[in-house]
Amino acid sequence: MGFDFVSEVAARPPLVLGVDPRPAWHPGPDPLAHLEGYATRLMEALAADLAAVKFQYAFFEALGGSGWALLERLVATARVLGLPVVHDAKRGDIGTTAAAYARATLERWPGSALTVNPYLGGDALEPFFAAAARGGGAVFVLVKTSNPGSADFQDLDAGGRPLYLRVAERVAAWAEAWPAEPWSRVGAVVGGTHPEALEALRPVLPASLFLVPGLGAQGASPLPGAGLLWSASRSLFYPDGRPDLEAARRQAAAYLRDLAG
Ligand SMILES: O=C(O)c1cc(=O)[nH]c(=O)n1[C@@H]1O[C@H](COP(=O)(O)O)[C@@H](O)[C@H]1O
Repeated sequence: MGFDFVSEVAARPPLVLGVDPRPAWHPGPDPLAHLEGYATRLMEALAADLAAVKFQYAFFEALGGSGWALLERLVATARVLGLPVVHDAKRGDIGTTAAAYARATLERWPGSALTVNPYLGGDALEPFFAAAARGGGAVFVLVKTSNPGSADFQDLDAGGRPLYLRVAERVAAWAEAWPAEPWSRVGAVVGGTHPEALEALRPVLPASLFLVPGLGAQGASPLPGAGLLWSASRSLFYPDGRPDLEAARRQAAAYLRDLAG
């Protein structure tokens, strides 16, 4: 097999660059062109410092056709730079539609990863796992999200344990069913804003990579740990609220110092 997401990210520093573009924050007569140049130079500058680049689909979709085209070009640029890609699209639907979502992401870009929503259950996720296994990719299942409202459903009592721990138990079974080296193809999304959940979930999910968003703008602090991929979007892509290559470089170095323990 060619490029393998799991073995590649495991061998890289534990920091994920989140690309959630805001064209209004870019100067000049053509903000999208500025954004593309900035994102390209930033990925080049940070290539050796990153586990992966995570593209948040909604920010591109909101820009219409030019946003989709930009997403395609930036994913291709990341891959030319050798950077693993996470499609942050949080997909989930009945199996036939899930298979189409998988074709649009994991199959179009072998060796990449996708975030998925487990609310529809196991049969709705199988097409993603199968596509990831065929293409050397990975799937990150939402387990405990970073936002305050994650408590509304994810913390509900489900037979003496919060629902998110029940979800994690199913994720552990899927992780065992879809092995890879040195981690499973099935990972979990756990918000860095919930350090207690991170700690509680590691023994439940011993084989899974954790994608850990919330660093910086949402107030999470970096904590070192095996298999934790800490992700920052605004605070790394737009340090100080604007595109700034040098400030982003400094911020990445600071995060990596903290993550080294
Ligand atoms: O799956 C995600 O990436 C994700 C899960 C989660 O629980 N919380 C969360 O913030 N995210 C994403 O992580 C990014 C966080 O952005 P910043 O707060 O700007 O770093 C956004 O792209 C969110 O969509």
